[in-house]
Amino acid sequence: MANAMLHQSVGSLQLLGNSGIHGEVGNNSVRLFPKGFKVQIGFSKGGTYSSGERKCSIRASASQTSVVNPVLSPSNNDTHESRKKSNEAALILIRHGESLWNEKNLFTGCVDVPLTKKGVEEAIEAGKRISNIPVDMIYTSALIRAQMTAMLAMTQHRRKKVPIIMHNESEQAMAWSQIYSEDTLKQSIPVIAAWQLNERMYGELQGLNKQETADRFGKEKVHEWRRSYDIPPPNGESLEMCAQRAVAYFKENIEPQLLAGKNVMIAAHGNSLRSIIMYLDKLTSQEVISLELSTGIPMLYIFKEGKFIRRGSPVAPTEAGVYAYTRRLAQYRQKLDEMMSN
Ligand SMILES: O=C(O)[C@@H](CO)OP(=O)(O)O
Repeated sequence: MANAMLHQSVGSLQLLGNSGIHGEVGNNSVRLFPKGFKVQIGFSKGGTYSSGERKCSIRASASQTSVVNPVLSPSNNDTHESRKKSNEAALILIRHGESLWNEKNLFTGCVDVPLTKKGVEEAIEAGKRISNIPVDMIYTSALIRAQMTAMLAMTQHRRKKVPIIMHNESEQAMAWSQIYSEDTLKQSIPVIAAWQLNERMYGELQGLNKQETADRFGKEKVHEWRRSYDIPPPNGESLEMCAQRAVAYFKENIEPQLLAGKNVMIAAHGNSLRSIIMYLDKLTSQEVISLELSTGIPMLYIFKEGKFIRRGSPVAPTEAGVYAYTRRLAQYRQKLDEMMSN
């Protein structure tokens, strides 16, 4: 098969290449934080706050300080320890639904454009496909099209937990978004918005029509800007540059959650996700050229024993389709069925 072109399609993910597809409580308040955050909550005059990517703390008076890791388990019966032992977690990747600039065929990059009506429908459809798959944490880019997609998709989830956007940008934002009920907390999913998952910055192409740009600079040149690994568009990011932030964020922040047994959904963009898939599937810079992602189609991976196993795109909530449930996913689904019938 050395030079033979193998064309495989797994849901929305298509790869054309010669090696195929590889395959937080104080003062009775509760904060929602992913594991990995060190959270000390409580209030005392002059309390200090420091925020980093993964560590946030509010120093409280000694009597009020407590440290909690309230992030949510996929099922109430399933303890954190047992999940750690089972060493398996689901990872769902979704490229946002169609945006108003996708519709107009404009280079978008980091311009913050909302979804079209079709994009809204795609996101809802994506949500149906993953409605039986556990989601404990959601990561999105800082851009509205990815956030809309994640939120709309979650309206379809059978578990009916509420996705809640974390506001850790300031002490006040954190304090004003506290949750004061542990029960409510258990029915919530933290949503973390990270600029590192944004679309690649398209430089001087942002806002230009893709067809007109190809007519002007030549199809090959524009294809090179759009799909090559290391050639950046004028004053923009190459996929390699985009990977340097997106994959680094994934490794630093998301992988530890998966390792701890948390099921994660990432709603992001064509190129930030291409760079992450390149890492997950160990694609070469040559292979990633042919990797195309459709809007609004979820892709499922299982993280097990330190490896990412691609299961394809769930075709429907009730059909195994191109992927098969793992035993753990089947059990989760069975629990949902039981909950619904009660
Ligand atoms: O315009 C963009 O930001 C992206 C995704 O729509 O374009 P491309 O298809 O070149 O990756």
